[in-house]
Amino acid sequence: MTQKEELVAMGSHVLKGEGPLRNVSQLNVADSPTKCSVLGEGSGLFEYKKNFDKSYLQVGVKRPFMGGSDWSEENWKTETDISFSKNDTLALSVKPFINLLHVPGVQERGILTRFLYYSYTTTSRRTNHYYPSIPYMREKVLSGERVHHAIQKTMCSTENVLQNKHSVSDEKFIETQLQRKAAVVFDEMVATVTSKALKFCGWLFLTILRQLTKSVHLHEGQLNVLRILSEKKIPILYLPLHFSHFDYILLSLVLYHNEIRSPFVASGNNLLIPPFSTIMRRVGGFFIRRKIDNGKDKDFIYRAILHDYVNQLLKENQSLEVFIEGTRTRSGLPNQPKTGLLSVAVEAVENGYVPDVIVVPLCVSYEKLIEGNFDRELMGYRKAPENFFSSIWTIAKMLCGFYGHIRVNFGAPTSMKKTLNEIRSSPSCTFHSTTTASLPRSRSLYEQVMVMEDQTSKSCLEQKSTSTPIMDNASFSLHSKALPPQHLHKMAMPMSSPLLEGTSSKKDNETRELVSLLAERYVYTSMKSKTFMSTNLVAFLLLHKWRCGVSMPVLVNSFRCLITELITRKADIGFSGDYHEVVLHAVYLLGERLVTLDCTTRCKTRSRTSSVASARSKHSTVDSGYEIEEIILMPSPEELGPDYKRNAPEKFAQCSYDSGEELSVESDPSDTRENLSTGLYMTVTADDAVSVDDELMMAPPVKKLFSVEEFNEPSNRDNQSDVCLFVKPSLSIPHVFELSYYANALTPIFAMESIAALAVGATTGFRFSILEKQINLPNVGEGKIPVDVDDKGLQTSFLRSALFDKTIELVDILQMDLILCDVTKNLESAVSEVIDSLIASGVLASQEYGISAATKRCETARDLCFDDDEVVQDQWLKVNLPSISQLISIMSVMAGFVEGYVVASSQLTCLLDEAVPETLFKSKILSAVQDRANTGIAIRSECSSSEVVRYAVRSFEWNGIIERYQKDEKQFVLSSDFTDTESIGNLVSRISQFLL
Ligand SMILES: O=P(O)(O)OC[C@H](O)CO
Repeated sequence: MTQKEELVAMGSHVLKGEGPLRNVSQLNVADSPTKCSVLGEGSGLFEYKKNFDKSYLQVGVKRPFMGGSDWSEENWKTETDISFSKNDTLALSVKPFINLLHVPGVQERGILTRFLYYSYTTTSRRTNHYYPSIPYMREKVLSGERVHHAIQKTMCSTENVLQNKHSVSDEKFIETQLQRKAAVVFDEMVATVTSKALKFCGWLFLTILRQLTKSVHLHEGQLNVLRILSEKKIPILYLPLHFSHFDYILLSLVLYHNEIRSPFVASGNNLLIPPFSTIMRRVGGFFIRRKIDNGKDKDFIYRAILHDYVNQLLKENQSLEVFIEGTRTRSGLPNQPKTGLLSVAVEAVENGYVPDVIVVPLCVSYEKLIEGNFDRELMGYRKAPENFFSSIWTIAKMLCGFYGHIRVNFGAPTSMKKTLNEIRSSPSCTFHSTTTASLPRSRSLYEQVMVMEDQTSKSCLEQKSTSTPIMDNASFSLHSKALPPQHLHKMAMPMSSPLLEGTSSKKDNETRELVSLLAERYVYTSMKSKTFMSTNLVAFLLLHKWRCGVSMPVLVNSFRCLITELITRKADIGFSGDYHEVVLHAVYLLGERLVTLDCTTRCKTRSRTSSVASARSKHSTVDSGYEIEEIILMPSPEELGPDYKRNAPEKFAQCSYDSGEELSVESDPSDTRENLSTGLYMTVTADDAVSVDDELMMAPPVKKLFSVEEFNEPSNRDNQSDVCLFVKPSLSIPHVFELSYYANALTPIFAMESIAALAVGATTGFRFSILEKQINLPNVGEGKIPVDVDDKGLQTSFLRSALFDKTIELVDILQMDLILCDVTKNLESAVSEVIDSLIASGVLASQEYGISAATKRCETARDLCFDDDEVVQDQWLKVNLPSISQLISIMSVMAGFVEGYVVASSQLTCLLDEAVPETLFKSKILSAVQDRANTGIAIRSECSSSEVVRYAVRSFEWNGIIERYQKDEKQFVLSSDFTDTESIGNLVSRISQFLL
């Protein structure tokens, strides 16, 4: 079979709604050890790797060597004397990836071969690592000081309740009861690791994953380092981002099959479902309550046992796995970190119980989420609690799916001691620094610590709730002279992560905040070890660049450019191979619920019923063809949105595939296959090939797209049978939530740029989406800028300082959702860098007369307490109008959030007269945003998810617009500065200025 024939077969196979052919899947993985037909018979791993790198060399960028996280030597060198030779990592460059599921030999061997191979490999793994037994741990924990104190403390509070009306024998009785309770709590919590359970699960999950996925890719260099570390007498703390229940299964599986010590896994007690929990317990899963305390009463005993158990595991040099976010992400963005268990490790290091803890950030990346989706929860329904039957049902559903490829990527191990010191001594966020005064505009979280340093948690909360809100009527600008605490940033909630002890002395508060910073750092580094999968890229492009659909060749081109962009930013991708096939594969995995695939062609046949999902049929046995069904008139530019004109022809033909009917296509099936093949490569060419102005992706010129009418002109085509696939995202709720979930994997990468781009709109006061439509109107002519644009209000030039301020303003609104930069980095310098990068990419142009022509006495200078006379250099900037579509694409990344926040802020009026319970308040906002989505008013329907609402409410609270107080249930009230509709109206318009 020739390469072309294979592609034809592959394309038609995918279009029929079937899974990709084996060779398609093999092509689009990070590294496939199996033979790959497109690369030629017998292509091995080395050959594959060689070809894989080639594609990047073409564009002058290379994949990150150790897999998308900072693996520079100084990073993973610990304060202990553990170091690695270059051979442990670099020498493996020739063969970096291994597929955990790979069975050596011919890929097509049957189930029996796989069964035997997996059984053999599983049983032959070494499992002689030391794991402490449950009786040993019971003895250590229950007889420990901390538990004893906790029992005494609980007795005191019980005495208070009983008002001291009990005798010594009663006391003894209560103490015995509490000791029993402690034993019960311990038994419910603890785990051990047995080799039998490890072997059983090692075999079972290898077999299951082989059925569900094509591969589980690992980096051999990373594993080598972990293997060496696990041999040392030092505890390892794995901190994965949490996407799926398969995260902990995969980590234990990967470590087991690489003979690395298995970790003890902190699991929520919602998973305490026999018999699953029994097995989990024997492979290291220990169960912790999701809510430690019972109502207002602190459960001292539980806290003490959990603390001592974790502490003891660290002392025993065991590995721990903690999901620092506490729950799986529903939006695809990392959740705010929880610090409870991390604080135990910090305490162990700080108090010298252990010499150090090695922290390994990691991220398991899925092409398709095995759980399905979170649509119900994103629509606002409560999560149904897990039970035995629901688990069986979930497993059964899961077994029916196909989930593409998985990549388990480890970040560089770091010494916790070293990181703590780094955070403490960082110039921009120094815990005990005297230099903070010189950095007054830093909004790093650490500054927040400084503001709060002399306050107890309670007084801090009081201050926050009564302070001037960020968005008041008079001035929304953040040029406040003294930086109030609410202007400071960010992820960690003010007092939300108590140490397990729950104490609140000054030192404890200090430690609490230090742990918050550390947790944020770890989420940030875990985020960096995220590998971007094909579905992430396709969903991102469809949502942020081609919302109205795009032809396959243009999508592939954008895809290629996005890969280049990601790799330039040192991010890693989890696939390789021919991009057409990769994109097609991603479209297949996303499914017709999220993405529709149509076919544009010039073949004229009889009319048929529309079938948008042309890939729907699974019953076809022959290639029965594609045919023009109807001509669809182009909607008005307003209906189309900003992205349409560039991509889609004015009129296009929808083509249906229907195997159930006899076709009247005047061609035989082989012609159709030819059509499909050429369609994939879009052979139509024109001398005046237009450039797609997606400079974000640095796109090279693409071939011209034709309308159906143009296409039917013989002069416009080389080949009668040209055909083109047209890909379109589903933007209705809840489907768009799932698409957004996949797209959000890339959001952290582009978030800061997007915020700055939205701030450009606010600074110039111009809606660039409208301008783009204006540019694209037929009477204006494609690509021509209307001459009167400037007169009509586009203020093309603006000061850099103005853009800076607007960017900071939006950062303050949105920063609760995202980690925009590392905790040790000054947020202001991050904003400055991002403005520079917009200039460097050509989206913004620096005026010819450049820096200093626009010098002014900057308000910033006053904020910085500089002399009044001091003049700060400024810079004139302007929007580079030919790059307007690139600007809009960048804006689009965060535009949905802004829209959600605008609607949420308009709902604040319901708090004008009375306090509203938190759940009711959120559901009011949710129904407002979802009504807009359902009636088509919403510009970006993805803004109507419960997660965006949650983020918005948290931002309002953090920024002092609303206050929370606890009555019987949590309630919200407006802060004293928001007492009328006018002030709320001002707030709404303040956020609206950033709308795309
Ligand atoms: O995402 P959740 O809230 O279902 O929790 C998942 C955790 O793995 C449970 O421990």
